Amino acid sequence: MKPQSMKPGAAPLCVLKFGSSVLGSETDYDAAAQEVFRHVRRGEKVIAVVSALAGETDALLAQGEQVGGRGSTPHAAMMARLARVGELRSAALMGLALGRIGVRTGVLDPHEIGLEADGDPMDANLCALDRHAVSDVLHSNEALVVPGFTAVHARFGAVTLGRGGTDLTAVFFAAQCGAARVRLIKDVDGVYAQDPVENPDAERYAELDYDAAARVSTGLIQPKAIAAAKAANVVMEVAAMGSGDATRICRAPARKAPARPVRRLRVALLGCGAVGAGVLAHLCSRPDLFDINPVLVRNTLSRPGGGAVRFTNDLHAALAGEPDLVVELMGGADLPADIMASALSHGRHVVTANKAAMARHYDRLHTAACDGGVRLSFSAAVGGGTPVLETLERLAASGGTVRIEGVMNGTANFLLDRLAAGDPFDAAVKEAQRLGFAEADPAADVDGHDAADKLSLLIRAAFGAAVDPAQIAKDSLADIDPAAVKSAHEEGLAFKQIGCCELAGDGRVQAEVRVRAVPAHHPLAGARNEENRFVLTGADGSEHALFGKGAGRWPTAAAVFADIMDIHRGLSEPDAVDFAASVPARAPALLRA
Ligand SMILES: NC(=O)c1ccc[n+]([C@@H]2O[C@H](COP(=O)([O-])OP(=O)(O)OC[C@H]3O[C@@H](n4cnc5c(N)ncnc54)[C@H](O)[C@@H]3O)[C@@H](O)[C@H]2O)c1
Ligand SMILES: N[C@@H](CCO)C(=O)O
Repeated sequence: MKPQSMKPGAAPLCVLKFGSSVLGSETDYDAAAQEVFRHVRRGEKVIAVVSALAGETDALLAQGEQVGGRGSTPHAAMMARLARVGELRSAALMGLALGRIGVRTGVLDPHEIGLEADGDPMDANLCALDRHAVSDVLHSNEALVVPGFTAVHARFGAVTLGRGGTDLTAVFFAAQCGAARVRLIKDVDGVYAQDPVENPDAERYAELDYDAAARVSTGLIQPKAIAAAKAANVVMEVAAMGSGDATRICRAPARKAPARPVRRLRVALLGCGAVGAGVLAHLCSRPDLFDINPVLVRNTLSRPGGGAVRFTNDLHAALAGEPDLVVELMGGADLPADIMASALSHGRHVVTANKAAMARHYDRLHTAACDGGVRLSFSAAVGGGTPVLETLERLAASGGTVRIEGVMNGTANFLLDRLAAGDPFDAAVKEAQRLGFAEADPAADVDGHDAADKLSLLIRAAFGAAVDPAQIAKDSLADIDPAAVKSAHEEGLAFKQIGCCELAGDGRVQAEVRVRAVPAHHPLAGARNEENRFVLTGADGSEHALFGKGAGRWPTAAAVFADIMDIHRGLSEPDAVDFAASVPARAPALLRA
């Protein structure tokens, strides 16, 4: 394989491989999607290469032998067709999981990207890839999902790459597409001198060279994949899901990693509604990392008892036991701000999705975070699952941003879409509430207050300026004639609630939230339902478009949980060798100077 460079836009490319050891059942695609999202919000494009669900390939092979017995080449070619089915299915499931959290994703089978192999149909070797097809998909998506282990073959049609062949697929894509990294996500946090299941005291490697890796990683990494990585000089990382650390396999002498006890964080979760329930599900999926305090709800009677999670309507009980981290998802402005300020000043890290509290109490919360020496993260407060604050932070390191325009309220966009389809306004509002998009008082969405809060936070992030959201001019959807929205749609126009802010030459900031009709070719016109879109203009005139789901349980919970995991990694793996240095490693956060 000859390494070649392919740049899908300016974004660094990362190849992640999800093996059967981390895809035990359908529920594991959530965590895998979360792992992809973690890289996407760092501004990376991701190629996710997936194995079949655990046990599926064995079941398929057993099924094949039951029907066809054992045989030689024609039989092997038929068995290869059967064996790859698990990976094809897995790729589609991964695409669905990413779609649920709003990561724009293409899923392609080998014949759609010219992924070719030669040799034995059950143990073939990869030889070609249509890099332009890959590049096209990554141009209009954040992620591409491909099935590992299988490829097309000039003679046999479809073949497989031998056991563990998904590792080979991942290395091949990294080599062919010039990826910055290929990360094999396993059920262990790296390569150990011995299988840690057999020897719990075995030492983990921080780095080791390809030949040593081939010797010690039998059963963990496909030997053909290590050989291919060595030939193409691709650095492989072997890591656990959610971990920052990894064993790096490269041209370096073997080096052992220091022992790292797993750090468990005590989490206080305040609010368990549309977003909180999603975050709680994520927290419960990692009992190895989190202890959860009784969760604050208004009404404990409506909560099921007897499970591992306890609920309380007493704030003191929810905050008891000196939690490391407070996750505020109650909504409102002043009360949550008071709670967060107190938690921060007492040294508790805080994660919130609350733009109303953040926009109105930004300086107080910032000061409290500095006083407490802790982190305040609020990625989900703007854009839901769209990593717009992270992108602004990255752009700040390369000249900054001078203008932001966006559809930044999912409910308003959903309502305008429904009006365009001829639905009555009140019914559309009820539907947005049912879907978990709307604020507790949907007037915040309808009248532009929520978008103004978000603009205020964007202005802080982009221009470092304080603008009171109350001072931002806003149009209300309630003043728009529904018939005008429908007839505009019939004429090819789209009504949008658009938030815009701009840094003028004299340093003044202009900001407004307007509802207006835009032509179909306008970059924001295509936002559908609860989608958010942003166009960021850099100081050098460059434009950066961002897309994502701006509201709803799973996209928002993904952003909140990503902030939580960043804090966990920061505390438990402060010295981890994590990611390319060029990619900022933290979510928008206020840190002690
Ligand atoms: N829903 C979304 O799509 C979305 C997206 C981004 C950000 N947000 C923000 O996330 C936060 C939560 O939103 P949500 O949609 O989950 O709201 P929600 O109304 O569905 O959930 C809030 C929960 O907190 C509880 N709660 C509120 N005050 C409480 C109190 N004093 N004591 C006990 N429980 C209390 C409520 O009963 C409710 O169950 C809000 O700040 C919202 O603006 C929501
Ligand atoms: N109500 C908000 C939630 C996401 O911030 C919206 O619809 O955009």
